[in-house]
Amino acid sequence: MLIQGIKVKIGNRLILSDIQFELSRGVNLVLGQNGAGKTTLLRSVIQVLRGTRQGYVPSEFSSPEISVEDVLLAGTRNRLRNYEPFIDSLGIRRLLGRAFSTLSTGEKKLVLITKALAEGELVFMDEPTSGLDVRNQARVISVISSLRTEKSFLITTHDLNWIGMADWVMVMKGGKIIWQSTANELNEEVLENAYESKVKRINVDGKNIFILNI
Ligand SMILES: Nc1ncnc2c1ncn2[C@@H]1O[C@H](COP(=O)(O)OP(=O)(O)OP(=O)(O)O)[C@@H](O)[C@H]1O
Repeated sequence: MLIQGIKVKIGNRLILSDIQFELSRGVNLVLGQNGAGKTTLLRSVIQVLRGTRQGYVPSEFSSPEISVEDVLLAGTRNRLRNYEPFIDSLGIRRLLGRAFSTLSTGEKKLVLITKALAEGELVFMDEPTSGLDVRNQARVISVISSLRTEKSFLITTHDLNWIGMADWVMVMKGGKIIWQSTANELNEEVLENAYESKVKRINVDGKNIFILNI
């Protein structure tokens, strides 16, 4: 699906411009410095594509005084069984009866990820694994990977580990997409330009892994 023509201006400042990219099946990763425009892009695409079956995990969220089960069902006509496949794979069954506001930050995030995965054909996730422990990061990445032929994911992250499992990557800087292609084609130069930091690529089991070269 071609996304184009998005422009966001706040006051006199152009926050997003020259946006054109293909939102493909699988994992579409959005990388870039703090303030590059990733969240604004995600929110703009959600608006442009309203009317489609969407799931959204924001990077920051409020904590309503309702149960976890009610958070899952909020805004839908779903039954709990619609969420079942993800409740176990993300390990949140033990949380279902709890008040959402009493969960830890990581637990809240897992609940919102469960909701988005079950509800969306297009799934937008803003830094989905930030604040998650290693096992839960692996759980989230593994579930998303298993859904890559069924759904389209648009995911922002600062975690370079995601590159190894992404299908497509776009890199933002100063409100523009400065590079986009398959994850396999991403190289150190692109990331060093994006982050203005030294980055090293290593190959592990045929996958490109990028690490900070400090
Ligand atoms: N309501 C607003 N008023 C003024 N500036 C804004 C507003 N919302 C966003 N911006 C600016 O737009 C730019 C892009 O913000 P955005 O949140 O999209 O960045 P980001 O790439 O998601 O950053 P981060 O990695 O820190 O989450 C930033 O410079 C931010 O300060």
